Amino acid sequence: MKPVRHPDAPAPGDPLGAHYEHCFGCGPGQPHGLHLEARAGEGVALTAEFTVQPAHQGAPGLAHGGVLATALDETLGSLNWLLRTVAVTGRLETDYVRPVPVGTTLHLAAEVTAVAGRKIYSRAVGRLDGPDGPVAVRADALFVEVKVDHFIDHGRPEEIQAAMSDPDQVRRARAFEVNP
Ligand SMILES: CCCCC/C=C\C/C=C\C/C=C\C/C=C\CCCC(=O)SCCNC(=O)CCNC(=O)[C@H](O)C(C)(C)COP(=O)(O)OP(=O)(O)OC[C@H]1O[C@@H](n2cnc3c(N)ncnc32)[C@H](O)[C@@H]1OP(=O)(O)O
Repeated sequence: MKPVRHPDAPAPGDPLGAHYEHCFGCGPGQPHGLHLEARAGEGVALTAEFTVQPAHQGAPGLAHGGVLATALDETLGSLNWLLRTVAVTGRLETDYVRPVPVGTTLHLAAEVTAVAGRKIYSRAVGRLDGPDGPVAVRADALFVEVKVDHFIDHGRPEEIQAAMSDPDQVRRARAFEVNP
């Protein structure tokens, strides 16, 4: 089925913000995290940027492949907010096309391609030197919709409690709202 943008999704161009303060992908409170910043696009699509820091190296001076997969995962995961669905990554298939040096800003673009029941299919691409630059990484993903119980059942109680009392209302809504 064609994905449907939620009527209350952020307007195109609006920043999505972080879904969780301590998220390794987007959390502002995560010192060595990616601090990835996503903005809503048209339809069920978005763009994001991530600047590779020295803490993200694998080979000398180059981004670690797992960190780049994280950037893709985070970007793709952010799409679910445009559907107002809470979902987790079930499958992430990554192509590494060009090495990504430290200091580079990766320009990511992602879209949901289809929704089938709880399954959300999406894809993303990351480019060097700007939104129209050469492709460095690509991914196809399957996210699976979950209930908030997923986090309550599997997460550590101290972090769950802290997330539930996060004073940032948008962040709390992103964590807990399911198809409001
Ligand atoms: C209360 C406090 C909460 C605080 C939360 C704070 C913030 C959270 C808010 C939003 C943020 C959510 C996520 C984080 C956001 C961004 C970070 C990036 C995203 C991630 O980094 S997130 C972490 C990594 N992720 C996992 O930690 C998942 C571990 N995993 C599981 O938890 C289960 O595995 C699950 C739930 C995936 C499925 O389990 P399940 O039992 O619910 O469902 P089931 O197995 O029946 O699958 C249903 C249908 O999906 C198909 N399917 C499933 N897996 C597939 C695969 N791999 N390949 C192909 N098809 C697959 C089946 O084939 C079936 O298809 P069909 O219906 O057609 O038969």
